Formats: sequence, structure tokens, C-alpha cells
Amino acid sequence: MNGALGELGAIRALANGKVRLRRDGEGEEAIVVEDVSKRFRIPRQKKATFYDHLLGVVRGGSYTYEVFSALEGVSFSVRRGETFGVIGPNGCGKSTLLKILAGVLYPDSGRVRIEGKVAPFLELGVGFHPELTAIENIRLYGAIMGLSRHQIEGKREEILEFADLKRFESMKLKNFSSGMYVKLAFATAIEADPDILLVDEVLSVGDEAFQKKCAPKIEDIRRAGKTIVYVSHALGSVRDLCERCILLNSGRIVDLGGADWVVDEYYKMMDHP
Ligand SMILES: Nc1ncnc2c1ncn2[C@@H]1O[C@H](COP(=O)(O)OP(=O)(O)OP(=O)(O)O)[C@@H](O)[C@H]1O
Repeated sequence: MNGALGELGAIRALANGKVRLRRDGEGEEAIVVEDVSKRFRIPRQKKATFYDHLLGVVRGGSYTYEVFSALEGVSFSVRRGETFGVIGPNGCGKSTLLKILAGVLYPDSGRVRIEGKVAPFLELGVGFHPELTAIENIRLYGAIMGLSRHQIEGKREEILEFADLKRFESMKLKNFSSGMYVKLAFATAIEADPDILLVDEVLSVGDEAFQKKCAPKIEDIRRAGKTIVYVSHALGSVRDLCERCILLNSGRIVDLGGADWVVDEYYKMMDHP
């Protein structure tokens, strides 16, 4: 177990609780991303109308696609309990990466290993359904996250209160404004007691009062030793919250390191594109 301690020393350390045995599925790393690439196919021709579209098919499928590489050879790992930032200019692949971590998108190549329960909190509100009411969505999300019916009912009021949506608990999600939607999604995600929280830029959609409530909540989650992957253009909050981060540009990692340093490198990149 530990060469330097010797066998007896190692057993003593274990007995004294100074070292912990590693159980299956329990490692230093919560997330390991290895050489991940993701490509999208973008149609070359624009079909203005359905008729144009049909004509294209009848004439022998004039369909050609351009392959666009959204992520290329991306590798990094996030330690258990770490708050890890993902920054970079618009369209550099941040959300695509988060969707891959959430299991919403699959990479074309490479591997992703996640250890723990992931609560995605993305722009799409993964795990939410527009035809269901707020309460039904809370139950659905809770069930997806493996909470019992009893646990979900216990958290229901807290979620609605934090999101300030008690009055709208029986309204279908499709009638929610985007801000209301984000509030419900965030409140539900954090109450689902995740090991890993994926936070995309979406928080900025909530009003100022809600954003003020969210920042300390994220800090609480961080202090509780949870792993957070935080995608943001708000570089000040990335510096404050994250220990390390990656800078993406055109789908590739250009810098990986301490958050302060990587944010500085991003500023330099913006000054000299
Ligand atoms: N489903 C898709 N089909 C085709 N292209 C896509 C798809 N999803 C994303 N892309 C493209 O992949 C690239 C990366 O998009 P992504 O949303 O990951 O960027 P981002 O870094 O999150 O951008 P932003 O900061 O603007 O939110 C973009 O050029 C985008 O147009």
C-alpha cells in the first residue's frame, strides 16, 4: 500500500484513520476526459422552402455537408471537490463539452469517465419536459437523479421557494419565461444532491435578485466538497470560484492551469487574436 511506511506502518495508518482505502469507483478524479473530439455536419446548401428541399431530394440528393470540428483532441481531468472553469470565446466549444459531460451528446472519438452523480444545469434544462407542470418536473428530475418519492416531496417546497415560483407550481413549463425556467432548473439541480454540478452560462438569464441568491449557493456546494464544472464568460467569477480552468479556442485546449493564470492568458489572447 505504501512502500515508505512499510506494511505495519500502513496498517497502523489505516487503523488510525490516517489513510483511507480506495473503494471501487472511488478515485482522485471525478472527471477524466481523454482525447475527445466532436464534429457536426452542417448542410452546405440552404433550402429556403420545403419545395426546394423536396426538389433537391428528387433531383438526386444534392446534399453535401461540411464537417465542422467543435472539439478536437480535448484531454483534462477534474479532481474530486475541485471547481473547474471552462472559458473561451463564443463558439469555441464550451457548451458542447458540457453536453458531452452531461451525456446529452456523445463524442465522435475519445473517452469520458465520470465518477459520481451528475446534475446537469444547462441551457436546455436537461431532464425537464415542457408539457409538465413545475411540480411534475421537480418529480421527474428527482426521479432521474435517483431520489425517492419521499425525498423529492421533502425538497419540493424548498425548491419552489428558492426559485420564487410557488405561485406557478401548477403551470406547465412551456408557459414559463426563460428566467423562470432557469430558476426552477437551478433550484432543482442543487437540491438533487449531486456529486458533480455542471453549470453553464445560463445563470445570467435569471434576474439580479436570483443571481445574488445563486452565488452563495454555488459557494456552499463548493464548500461541501462537491465537484463543479463552471462555464462562464464572467472571468471575475471564474477567478473567484475556480481553482483551475481550461481555455478553449476553436475546439482545442490552448491553456490549462491555475484559474488566475489561464484568465490572464485569455486576456492576452483577446488583445492579440
Ligand atoms: N448541433 C449542432 N450542429 C451544428 N453545429 C453545432 C451544433 N452545436 C454546436 N455547434 C457548433 O459548434 C461550435 C461550438 O458551439 P458551442 O455552443 O459549444 O460554443 P460555446 O463555446 O459554448 O459558445 P458561446 O460562448 O457562444 O455559448 C459552434 O460553432 C456551434 O455553431
